[in-house]
Amino acid sequence: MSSLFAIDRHFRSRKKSTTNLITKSLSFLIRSAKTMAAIKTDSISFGFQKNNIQALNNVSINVPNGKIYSLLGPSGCGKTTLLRIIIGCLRPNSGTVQVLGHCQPGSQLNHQIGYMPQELGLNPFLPIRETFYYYARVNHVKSMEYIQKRMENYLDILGLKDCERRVSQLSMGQKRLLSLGVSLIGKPRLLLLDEPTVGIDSMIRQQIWNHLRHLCRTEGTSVLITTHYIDEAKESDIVSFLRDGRLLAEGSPNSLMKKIQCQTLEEVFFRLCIAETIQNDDDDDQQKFSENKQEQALDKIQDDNVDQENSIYPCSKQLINWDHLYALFCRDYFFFTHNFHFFLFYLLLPMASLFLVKLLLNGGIQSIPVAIHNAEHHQQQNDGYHLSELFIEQFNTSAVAITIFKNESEAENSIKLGQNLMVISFRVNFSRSFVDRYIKHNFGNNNSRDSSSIHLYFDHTDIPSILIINNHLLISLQKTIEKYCSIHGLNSMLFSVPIQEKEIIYGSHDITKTSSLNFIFPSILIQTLFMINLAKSSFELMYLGDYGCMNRDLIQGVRPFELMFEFILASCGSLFVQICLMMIFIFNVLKFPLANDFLNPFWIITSTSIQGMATGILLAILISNKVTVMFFSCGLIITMGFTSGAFWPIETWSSFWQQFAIFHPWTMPLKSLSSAMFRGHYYQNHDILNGQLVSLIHCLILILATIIIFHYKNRRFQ
Ligand SMILES: Nc1ncnc2c1ncn2[C@@H]1O[C@H](COP(=O)(O)OP(=O)(O)OP(=O)(O)O)[C@@H](O)[C@H]1O
Repeated sequence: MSSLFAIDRHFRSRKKSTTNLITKSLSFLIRSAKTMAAIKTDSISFGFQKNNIQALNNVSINVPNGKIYSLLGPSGCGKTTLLRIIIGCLRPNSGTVQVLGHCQPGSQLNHQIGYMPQELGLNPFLPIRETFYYYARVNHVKSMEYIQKRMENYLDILGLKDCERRVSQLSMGQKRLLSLGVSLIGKPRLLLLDEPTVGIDSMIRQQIWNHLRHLCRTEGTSVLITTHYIDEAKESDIVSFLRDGRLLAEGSPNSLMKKIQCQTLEEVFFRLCIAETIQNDDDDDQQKFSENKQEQALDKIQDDNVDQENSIYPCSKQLINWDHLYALFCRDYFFFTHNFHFFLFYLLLPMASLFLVKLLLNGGIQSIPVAIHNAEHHQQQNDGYHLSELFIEQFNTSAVAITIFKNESEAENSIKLGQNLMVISFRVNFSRSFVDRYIKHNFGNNNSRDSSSIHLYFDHTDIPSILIINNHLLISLQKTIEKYCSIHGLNSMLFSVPIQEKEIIYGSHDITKTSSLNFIFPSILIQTLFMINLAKSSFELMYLGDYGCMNRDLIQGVRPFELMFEFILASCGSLFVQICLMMIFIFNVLKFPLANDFLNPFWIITSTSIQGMATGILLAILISNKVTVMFFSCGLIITMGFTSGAFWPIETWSSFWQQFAIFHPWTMPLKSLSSAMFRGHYYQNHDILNGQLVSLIHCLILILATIIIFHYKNRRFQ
């Protein structure tokens, strides 16, 4: 097959040779068809600002109704750019476009257009059948019978046999065929096909052309095809040649060959390239375009009548089109039913992480490493009881892992080696000195004061563990003295500290028990769900964007608002199922503490999960690079965790920073959730109410921001 790219390259390697005949004939060639125009562009210019490339330069084409129009040109000449302008994805810098009689291409019109983009734009996880159903519905085709018949017809023509196969399991050529098939399913008035036949074998290619001709004849469909293969363009009614963003010629294949006096279209293009170079060199373009302008002015008179006629096609103005919404929901449903394992993973992930947390924390605080040196261990004691041993007996619970050292300096060294967090040391004669000092009130000298005390060495770098051991140490000491008093018939009140623990209003008495770790459950719950929903929504949106599905939806007439509205609703649906299952699992199976009903925790968990979902959407909309989104999400979640009081209670912060905590999306909800779980508070308690309000406000702000930003970024599709 001849390639224009090859001709163009070949030509560029040659120097110009003057041919006046060709230069003159150009003026004849650029003319519009004298029939109704399906597409009419007038002197369109477009440049990409990013790389300063002028993709199109004064391009005027005229695609008549019910005809096949081939736009030919080598790679990078601007074919796709022109198509994207026609479909409304790009706005030209200058010039005008009329599509089916409308001056502004966009979603109000695009359901009458079948568009096959170069990058396919198909959801790889959907099977062939569901892909057809989805695009039929987007194009307002509702009759299942019709869809089924048309789909079978196309599958036949396109040679796609098994319609249960997923898009991702098709070869590149088959994917292109499917993409072509779905662009035809909605019975479009206008077909825009961007290189539909690349990678497709010649027999099927011929069938495709036959079918396109059949559509033009029987349904009056207008077709605009871009290609760089010349031989297939002979089958079209009109061809035009584009080179470096300039239109070289436009006309029927035969008329072009006749005018340029060539046998083939390849030769026409070759000669046109030569002529264009000469024109450029002679700075003669002005004349060519002025001749064009005269012809276009003539066409304009005819097309003004066409505009009126075509404007009878209604433009849906309602905010939400139910067909689109239904199609989008169906697509999500198809995706869900065919990829249930993804959904299962999403449902089970928070349960699995919370199960792991429960497993790790189940026994409460355990095995904090403590060194003990007891110098009176081998000493003879008159009454047989060493106070130090009584203490060790009380102190030795599962909360600590005790190592006995014979030497105090060795025990101290074990802290420096990172083996222990605390050393408890008893000197020789500890029990005797203690009794002398506290029972006989014989205060003695410095030595006896030293030996009657318990000596402690600390590693204060692990504050939570040290606080727990300290507390445990005091309680054990109290118990030791009580035991000693009961053995010796003494009144234990003699030694008690004048502090009375009246009542533990919330929580448990012993802070080494399981319940003491419950305070971290709310933060783990909120962080896990926020993170999972952020990841799900951002990756879902990014993959839709990556495969071009979102662009194709928008081009096909789905409005940005509809797309985002459905996405948020569908995500909320799956989030709701996830939270319900998770709550049943953690409160009924894992027995997480819950002081009253499900409702309060449910609202707080749901609103923070929605925050995660909306944040994910925002990141995916604002940042185009997947890796950047991933890094940004990780950074955001970690920073939010640090600054929310999830790791360390905000009561320990300076009062200056505490003032800002109210604005943090997690801080108040965290307090609210722990109040609901551990204190059994209801809405009348201000901590619950504040948390709910803060969370709700953040949710609303984020959702509104996602809808507005997405709408703004895609406003060209309105
Ligand atoms: N998003 C973009 N940003 C910057 N430049 C672009 C962009 N898209 C296309 N271009 C440039 O605009 C010019 C025209 O590109 P276009 O995709 O329209 O060519 P094409 O004729 O469709 O090529 P092909 O046949 O290979 O698809 C090229 O030089 C291309 O590099």
